[in-house]
Amino acid sequence: MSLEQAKQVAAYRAVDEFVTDNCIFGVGSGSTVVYAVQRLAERVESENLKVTCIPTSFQAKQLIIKHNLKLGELDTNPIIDVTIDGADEVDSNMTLIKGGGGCLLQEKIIASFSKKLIVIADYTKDSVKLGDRYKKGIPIEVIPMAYVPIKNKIMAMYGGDIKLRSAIAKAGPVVTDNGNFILDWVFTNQDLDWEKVNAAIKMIPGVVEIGLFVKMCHKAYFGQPEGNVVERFN
Ligand SMILES: O=C[C@H](O)[C@H](O)[C@H](O)COP(=O)(O)O
Repeated sequence: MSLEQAKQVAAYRAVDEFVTDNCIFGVGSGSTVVYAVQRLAERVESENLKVTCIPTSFQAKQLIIKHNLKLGELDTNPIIDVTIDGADEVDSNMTLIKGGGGCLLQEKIIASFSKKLIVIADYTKDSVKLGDRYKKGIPIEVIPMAYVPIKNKIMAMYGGDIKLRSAIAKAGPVVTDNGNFILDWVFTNQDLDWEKVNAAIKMIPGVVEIGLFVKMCHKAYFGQPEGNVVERFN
């Protein structure tokens, strides 16, 4: 079974278990979420479900529109029943690294106002410690004018190496959906207290959000090479 099929089985399982009629549904971002929205659209059509979808990114909004699903916003739906989102890595405590695709700020906002955050991923994202498998580091969204001092400060606090994320089809840095830059912090100490790190980095002026999701994930589904799905609860 391919990696794409592993993503698909995890996404389908999560949508089947957590999406109910009349729910307010947070739509995550990334390549795995594409399958979740596909499955949601099938169920809305076949079961005539009423589901309001709240996007976590430009990409998520486009997916909702493409599948003719009902688009909502936080102003009118401030409490979300369930959000299904991907992750770059999930450790044994269900701490997540997110933002590999540049979407983390809106994802964290939506997750924090959701009753449940469900993660869908293929088996390569399932780790014991953060950094075991995902080697690109923790994404940190920052205000552009402050990226250099923020980078220096985080390296002085915790070590490791930090790079400003460069765009691929554009000269210069990646600019997020919110007009900010992304720093990728490749940490060397895998035994840090991620809850403390999350809080301390967020306190640095100019840091908008960090792609560490601590104690937020309710359940994770990992699609396996054999086609089955491994589930993990918090
Ligand atoms: O910035 C992107 C998001 O945090 C994604 O949810 C995360 O990178 C996982 O994406 P994928 O499902 O493509 O591996």
